[in-house]
Amino acid sequence: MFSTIFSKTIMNFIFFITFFHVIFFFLSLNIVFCIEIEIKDFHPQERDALLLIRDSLNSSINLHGNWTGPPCINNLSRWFGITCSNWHVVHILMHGLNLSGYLPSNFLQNITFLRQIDFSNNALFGTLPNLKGLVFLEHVKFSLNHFTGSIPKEYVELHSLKVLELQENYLNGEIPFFDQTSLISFNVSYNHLVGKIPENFVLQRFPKSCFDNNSELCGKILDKLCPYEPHSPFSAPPPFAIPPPSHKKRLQVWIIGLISIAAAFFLFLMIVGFLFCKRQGRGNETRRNNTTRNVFGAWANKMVSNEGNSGDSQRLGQLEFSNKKFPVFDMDDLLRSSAEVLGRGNFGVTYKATLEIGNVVAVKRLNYMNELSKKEFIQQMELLGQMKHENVVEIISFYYSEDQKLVIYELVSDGSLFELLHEGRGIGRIPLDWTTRLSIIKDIAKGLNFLHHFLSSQKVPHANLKSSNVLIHQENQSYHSKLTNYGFLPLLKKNSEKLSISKSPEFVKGRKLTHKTDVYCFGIIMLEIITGKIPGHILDEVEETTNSDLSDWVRTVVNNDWSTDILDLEILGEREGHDAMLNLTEIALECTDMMPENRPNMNVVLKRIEEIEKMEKENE
Ligand SMILES: Nc1ncnc2c1ncn2[C@@H]1O[C@H](COP(=O)(O)OP(=O)(O)OP(=O)(O)O)[C@@H](O)[C@H]1O
Repeated sequence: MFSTIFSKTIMNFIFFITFFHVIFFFLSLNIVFCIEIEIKDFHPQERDALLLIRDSLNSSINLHGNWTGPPCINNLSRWFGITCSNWHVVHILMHGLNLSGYLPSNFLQNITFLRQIDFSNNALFGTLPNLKGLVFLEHVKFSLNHFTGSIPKEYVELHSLKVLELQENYLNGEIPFFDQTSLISFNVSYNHLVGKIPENFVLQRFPKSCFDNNSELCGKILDKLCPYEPHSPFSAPPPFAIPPPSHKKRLQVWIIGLISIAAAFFLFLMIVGFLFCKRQGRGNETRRNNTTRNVFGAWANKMVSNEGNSGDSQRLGQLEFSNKKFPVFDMDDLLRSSAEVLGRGNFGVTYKATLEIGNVVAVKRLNYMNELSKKEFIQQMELLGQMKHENVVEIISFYYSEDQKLVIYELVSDGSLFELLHEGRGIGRIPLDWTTRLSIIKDIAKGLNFLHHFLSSQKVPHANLKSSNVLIHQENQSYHSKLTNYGFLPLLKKNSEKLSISKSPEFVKGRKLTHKTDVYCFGIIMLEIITGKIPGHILDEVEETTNSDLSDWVRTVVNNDWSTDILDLEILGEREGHDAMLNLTEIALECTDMMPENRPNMNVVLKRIEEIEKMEKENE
């Protein structure tokens, strides 16, 4: 009996052991199999290529925090700007992220299945990256950066290429012979390209505007004859044949050679002497040429040389001053100043220029305004020059010529609201507290209310309100904000879609624009300040909604009673401010109503903000 029980127990024990072993075996197989799937399907070379970008660039979003782990999990990616298909990276979309630095030149070769690459509207330097062998590439966008060098010849071998956007860089050299019939969009305008535009069927399909504003491009498309091209020395016979010198004549040749060298040297001395006298006579022109070249780049050189050609020595002096208190300086002084690039926006590059007299100004070189007459430009600038308010950046002066338009602003020292809100997120950042955010919101409302009052006859007085157009000035540990880049709408015959009002519902639907369109943009900025999120970058986080707009996301969250979920983590901890934060959110949602007539006027908005601020102060 005992032995039967004993043997049964042993049997049971052996059975359980075997059972668990089998289960364990299958489990292990499964784990090994899963790991194998990961190892088999993961493409470390693609990850390495992306990490090269991450580690070489600075950005307004925290790429280091976000680009970790595998970039692709089958068709999904958790990495910002990356899209995957079947474990491969297929899109790298990094448009307008304030990326700065140099792109490594050969980093893309290992991303074999790449179809779209978009680095447009950043501050990237160096030469364009090598795209050799990327046979699936369809969209290539490197526009609005600081790229230099020529367009790589191998881009003509991208046989699937549909879109090539390289406009607004500093590219030079000739346009390669692009003949891909797949090309539907092509733009190389606003560079320093030279030579003849290849006259093939593909490139001739694109309008003149795609090639505009290049220093020395010529050809049929631009209606500009190319300079005479001399015959190649290899194809043309020499004008006369030179018989090989005989032994006897060698001495004569030597003598003639020596005389020629002496004559050339004499001629050289005369030219140097002449140039020296000319320089004495015309002041510091040489100095101006050199500094100009170093400071502002090719456009300034062109202005100087135009002046030289026209013989009109007043041309560079035509700066119109709207700020009578500011010391007067002329274009010549400006081009001689030491300058640096502050940034590049939708309308061109802004420079910081330190004049020799010691004053520092911001110079914005405007693009897209070439259709404008001198009268129209001056009229609008003179009007804008009268805008004097503590929350509006002052226009000191401006310059008009057919191909150059400059606005000279007061310099505001501490960067933009965009930088203050979004730069350096992550460990080590000093949080932007609620009191500061509230005072910034109030400053913007004050500035905008002022513009609405004094530019009341204009359709949309600011028209370009966004966080990069709110500049910050720090004084005694408090922040003051000023609005800039206002009043551009009447200056634009085309390209008004580059203004921030283009994101408003009425612009999108082609309806009438009014002061309420500015109110919409103001509402979006308020939400950006309260949530800490970049408008237009919401989609990745809320996959279930189809609308990427910040106000829609806030509306959804607030309607679901999770109101405090919208608050930026940096202010979430300030519980005593929650009421004010949510009251302001309510105002922001009214400002971003789809129907312009439902949005409040700016004077009402300002009053309500001031009341909220007053209540906050009383509660303290
Ligand atoms: N008056 C100024 N003083 C100091 N910094 C300025 C001034 N104006 C512009 N900047 C800096 O230069 C950067 C680029 O400005 P810019 O106006 O060219 O582009 P933006 O603000 O994106 O506007 P837009 O797209 O309307 O052209 C800004 O982010 C800001 O930091």
